[in-house]
Amino acid sequence: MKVTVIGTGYVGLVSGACLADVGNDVLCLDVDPAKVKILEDGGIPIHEPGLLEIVRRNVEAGRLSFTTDIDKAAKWGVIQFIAVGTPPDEDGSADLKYVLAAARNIGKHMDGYRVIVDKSTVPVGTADKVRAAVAEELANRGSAAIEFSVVSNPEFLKEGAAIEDFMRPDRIVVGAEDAQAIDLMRQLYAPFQRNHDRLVFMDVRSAELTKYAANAMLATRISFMNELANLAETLGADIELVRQGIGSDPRIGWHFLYAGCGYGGSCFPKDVKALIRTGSEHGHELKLLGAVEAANEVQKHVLVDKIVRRFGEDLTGRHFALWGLAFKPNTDDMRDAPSRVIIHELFKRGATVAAYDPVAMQEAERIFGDESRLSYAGRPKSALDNADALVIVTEWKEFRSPDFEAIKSRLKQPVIFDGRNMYDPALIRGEGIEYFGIGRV
Ligand SMILES: NC(=O)c1ccc[n+]([C@@H]2O[C@H](COP(=O)([O-])OP(=O)(O)OC[C@H]3O[C@@H](n4cnc5c(N)ncnc54)[C@H](O)[C@@H]3O)[C@@H](O)[C@H]2O)c1
Ligand SMILES: O=c1ccn([C@@H]2O[C@H](COP(=O)(O)OP(=O)(O)O[C@H]3O[C@H](CO)[C@@H](O)[C@H](O)[C@H]3O)[C@@H](O)[C@H]2O)c(=O)[nH]1
Repeated sequence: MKVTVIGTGYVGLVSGACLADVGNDVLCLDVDPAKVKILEDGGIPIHEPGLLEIVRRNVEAGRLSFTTDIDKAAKWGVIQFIAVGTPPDEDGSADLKYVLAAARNIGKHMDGYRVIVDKSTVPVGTADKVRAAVAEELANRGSAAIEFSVVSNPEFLKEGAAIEDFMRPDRIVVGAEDAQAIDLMRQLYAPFQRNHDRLVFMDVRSAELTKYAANAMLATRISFMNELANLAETLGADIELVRQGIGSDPRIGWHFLYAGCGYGGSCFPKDVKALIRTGSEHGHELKLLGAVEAANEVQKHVLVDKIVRRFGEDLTGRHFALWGLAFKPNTDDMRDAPSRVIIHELFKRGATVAAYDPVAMQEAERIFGDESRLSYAGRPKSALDNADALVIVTEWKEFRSPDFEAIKSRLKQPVIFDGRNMYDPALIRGEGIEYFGIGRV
């Protein structure tokens, strides 16, 4: 099948590459010529494990190509995926300007029947807006007779595991209301469900809401565990043991129960906000989600609160080693990353920071510019030199079993603030290191 994917970010590029990998002819469009240049030159503009190999393989096979040519893209695929960003607007709602611009471009240039698929995370009612925008563009050029369908197909992939998630999805949600679109979507996704049917068809509005429901539920679990962790600490209990004690109940399950220094990324924070906003626009105050968001704001400050309790409010002249800048392991993405809040809070109190991250340091340089209070270390160990303490923000695998001798000898005094509960407190204290985790005594 010929497929166009609009937007070559985390979702668009992964979707385009995986759809090409199962035999489709995919053209990816982006408005950012720099991104398209990187892709045309054989690279990828993001860090996502396994993606480069799939992109290269499919470019070589002639099934995947990239363009900035809107006309070519609209004329290419019978299926047109919209996978552009939907960042939060000032009031917390999802900003639809990129989605609607992409829709209008399709309407301006399409030359036959198209299934226009909203893959971006968009509020309920967006498909209607996309439909209206395309219809208006077609009418403007006297082509109102050209038919099209609008489908909602939200994406559930996680950064860092995006290829696995796309290739072996738990479910593929499709909101579609006409037979032709349903048939094409079923054909497109057939290669991804050879084991069993993973397609869940529903009406468009339910599909749009399903995406927000999933992210809001997962964010709720995390905030619940974070609040409980803070209580456990006061009570002298250990949240890690509590997690093990509840996760074995199949009604609760093991996933997304890790307490830490707050959830970040380009999805949970913005999607929780957007759902709250949708609720209030329709007269429904989503009280629970308001609390989820508030708890997360508190949690992003928990590590600095611990640092202040240990070293005092004035951190002038203090220097901290920080391991992990990305919002989670296996990505270079720092959108809404807890590390950004922590670094700013340390700066505010007069401290300096030496950071290490396996892949996100370039992104940090882009964000923090020539900030002199932030330096970067080539290795985890070299970040430690002359630091008052080590602060761990992202649970990269390479931090799991560190050289405790080096930590003791390179830090001014052996203190670790661990925002991801990576170590056994008893073991690490046995090494003679002062240790502060989340929700543990
Ligand atoms: N990142 C994730 O893990 C993830 C997972 C599921 C869903 N989502 C949702 O998917 C959407 C995309 O997220 P992302 O992280 O891939 O975003 P991103 O910012 O990485 O990529 C978006 C891309 O779209 C391009 N773009 C913007 N307007 C365009 C236009 N009119 N035509 C062509 N290209 C255009 C941008 O240049 C950019 O390259 C969002 O709605 C997000 O909430 C993201
Ligand atoms: O037990 C946990 C699990 C996660 N996190 C944090 O939660 C955030 C989000 O993590 P994760 O969900 O793994 O990453 P994303 O790539 O943001 O993926 C989420 O957001 C995507 C975009 O909507 C969805 O497609 C995915 O299904 C959904 O998991 C990160 O800061 C994690 O550190 C915790 O604090 N504790």
